[in-house]
Amino acid sequence: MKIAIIGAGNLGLSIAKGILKSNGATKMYLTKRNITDIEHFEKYGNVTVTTDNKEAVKNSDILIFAVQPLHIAQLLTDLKDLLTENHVIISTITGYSIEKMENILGKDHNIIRSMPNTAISVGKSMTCICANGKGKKRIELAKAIFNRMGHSMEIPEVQMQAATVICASGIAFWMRLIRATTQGAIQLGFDAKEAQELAMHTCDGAAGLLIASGNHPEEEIDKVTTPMGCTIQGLNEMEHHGLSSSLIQGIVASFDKISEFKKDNQ
Ligand SMILES: NC(=O)C1=CN([C@@H]2O[C@H](COP(=O)(O)OP(=O)(O)OC[C@H]3O[C@@H](n4cnc5c(N)ncnc54)[C@H](O)[C@@H]3O)[C@@H](O)[C@H]2O)C=CC1
Ligand SMILES: O=C(O)[C@@H]1CCC=N1
Repeated sequence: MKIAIIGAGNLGLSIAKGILKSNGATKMYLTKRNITDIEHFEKYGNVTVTTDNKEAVKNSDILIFAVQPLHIAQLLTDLKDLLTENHVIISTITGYSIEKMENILGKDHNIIRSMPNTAISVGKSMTCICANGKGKKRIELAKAIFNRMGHSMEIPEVQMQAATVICASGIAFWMRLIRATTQGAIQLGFDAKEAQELAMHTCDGAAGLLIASGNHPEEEIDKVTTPMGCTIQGLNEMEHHGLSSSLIQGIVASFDKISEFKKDNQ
């Protein structure tokens, strides 16, 4: 499998690391406007780093676009003549619809929208995907690519904006919760390194419990909250200060922000 990542920035490089870790490509191109800080990726024999998007497109079967939303229209216009019906075109661009891509490229291309997150670099991404009419035949291939680097779910395109908030921005939301827990642990006497270790492995354990059991979080909470105990005391105090409510409001604010820049980009 020959994969090009067009726009090897924060997400693009995370995908590149995930692909390398999972031996997911026989050949990989990484492109960026200024490549000085990613040239070291060429130490992996099968990676070519270049500023030349056209070279990358010509030599690859799977094209993963990971530029910022403002740059995608021009980029697709520039590459249009090189894109064939055999390419699998995977976009990670927030708020950029399949319809917009088809308006530039036409309907005869395999177009897949994906929403991975930066945990793809360690093989732990939750990735949502959907496809245009032609791309539906390639969606299993796309799923296979992303399943090597975590977990994927096919969703209707209309849910892509919500998936962006929950799964992609979600990494930042969970990081902040882990950091806050770490700060609490330091206040209770652990040094910073130990505090983070306790917070992240407890977080990993909580997610692992739900993934393995399929249980609802409250079922697991009930097993922890001893009557009149310290857990329910802490949880209720957090809720008095709006823990769930502030998370939900933040999620909705993030969703609304995408709607705003979709309008600006029309
Ligand atoms: N950062 C994240 O966690 C996630 C980002 N996304 C989406 O992925 C896209 C990329 O986001 P980031 O990686 O955060 O942005 P970024 O700014 O870190 O990376 C974009 C890269 O594209 C390069 N670029 C710009 N124009 C180019 C061109 N014509 N040819 C080749 N490279 C070009 C830039 O030099 C930059 O390195 C965005 O559309 C974003 O909405 C989606 C999910 C998660
Ligand atoms: O913050 C952003 O706009 C991008 C999309 C999701 C994660 N990063």
